[in-house]
Amino acid sequence: MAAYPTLAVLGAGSWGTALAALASRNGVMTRLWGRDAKALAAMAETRENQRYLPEIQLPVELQYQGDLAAAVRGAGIVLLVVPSHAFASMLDEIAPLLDPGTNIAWATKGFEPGTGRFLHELVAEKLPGRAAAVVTGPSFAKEVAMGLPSAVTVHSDDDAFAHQLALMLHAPNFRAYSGSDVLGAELGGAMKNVLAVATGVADGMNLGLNARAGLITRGMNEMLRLGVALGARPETLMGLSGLGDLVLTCTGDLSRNRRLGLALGRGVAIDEAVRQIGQVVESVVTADEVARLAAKHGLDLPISNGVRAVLHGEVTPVEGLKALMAREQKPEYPEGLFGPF
Ligand SMILES: NC(=O)C1=CN([C@@H]2O[C@H](COP(=O)(O)OP(=O)(O)OC[C@H]3O[C@@H](n4cnc5c(N)ncnc54)[C@H](OP(=O)(O)O)[C@@H]3O)[C@@H](O)[C@H]2O)C=CC1
Ligand SMILES: O=C(CO)COP(=O)(O)O
Repeated sequence: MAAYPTLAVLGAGSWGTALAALASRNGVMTRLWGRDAKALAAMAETRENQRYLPEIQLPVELQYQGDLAAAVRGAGIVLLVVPSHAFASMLDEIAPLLDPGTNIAWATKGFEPGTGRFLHELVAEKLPGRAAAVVTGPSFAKEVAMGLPSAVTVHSDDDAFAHQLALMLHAPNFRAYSGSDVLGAELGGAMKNVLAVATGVADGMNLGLNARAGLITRGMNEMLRLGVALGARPETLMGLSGLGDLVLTCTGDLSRNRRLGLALGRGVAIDEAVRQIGQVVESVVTADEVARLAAKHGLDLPISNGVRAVLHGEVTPVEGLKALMAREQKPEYPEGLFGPF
């Protein structure tokens, strides 16, 4: 078996735990760090993450480390899987603790709240000179942890690093592809969370399957338009990290973002809906950042903006739908499929 570098996974929620278990089962020496020492101790004892991945048996080889410095010390790769709102501060915390040769990866989906900066921009600013990769694609943590077949993609400017990390995750029931379009891969993973709220709202209002398909397709159009304006490659957006994750999250009830939309569509207040979900719902912050990026590039993204307005309580789901349906008739692709938009 190839000798893999030690992997430190930071973030012991559902996705961090599932990825750490996957790598560990693959023979990668893996440490899982979380900020809740008690929860980590319970995981070590029961080999189960009772809060975030109940009833999944974690591999015996997986190590749990509550001390951040010890978790990253000697690790060849640090994989961040904390929510996007904690991403920048996590980078600041690990910066003085890392060995010189440690490379950085992340499976977080979103932007820096308040600035719309991409996570790879934060990594380049705060941890310069290190190979960096994003792990993304259609992958519900629970299904991956159960060993159900899944496919993701790992993008990096450093081909060798993307390939190495993909190999460390690749498993009989887990296909990890690789690529070099970090921005495109990040954009798809972030934007699909906002669009999942839109289809959730429509389904919560019982608008039917036509509405759902229309929203997914026109949502894909918004992803392509913003992505191409930002320099993403269209094929990345049409791949696992874009279309793949969009379809999953817009149709699968395991999605927290879709479930937020379902609740809003049924008339539940946003705070109550988020409370009931009890886990990270990235769209709540990402919707603002998508709107910020769209405005910066002079783009009108009606579905994404409608979601943002509903999340802020500026319009009700009914008013949001009315506004979408009242838009003027126009060609489906006035500028061709891949722009210029
Ligand atoms: N779940 C999934 O299927 C997938 C999730 N992702 C992405 O992974 C990221 C993490 O999501 P996920 O694991 O699902 O989230 P969960 O809600 O399952 O868990 C969140 C985890 O983050 C921890 N956390 C919260 N704030 C901080 C902080 N400031 N510093 C350190 N840790 C913190 C929580 O700790 P505590 O319990 O102490 O609050 C908890 O362990 C998100 O960006 C999500 O979009 C991507 C693909 C699949
Ligand atoms: O990103 C995910 C699947 O790929 C998880 O989606 P949610 O965050 O909506 O649950």
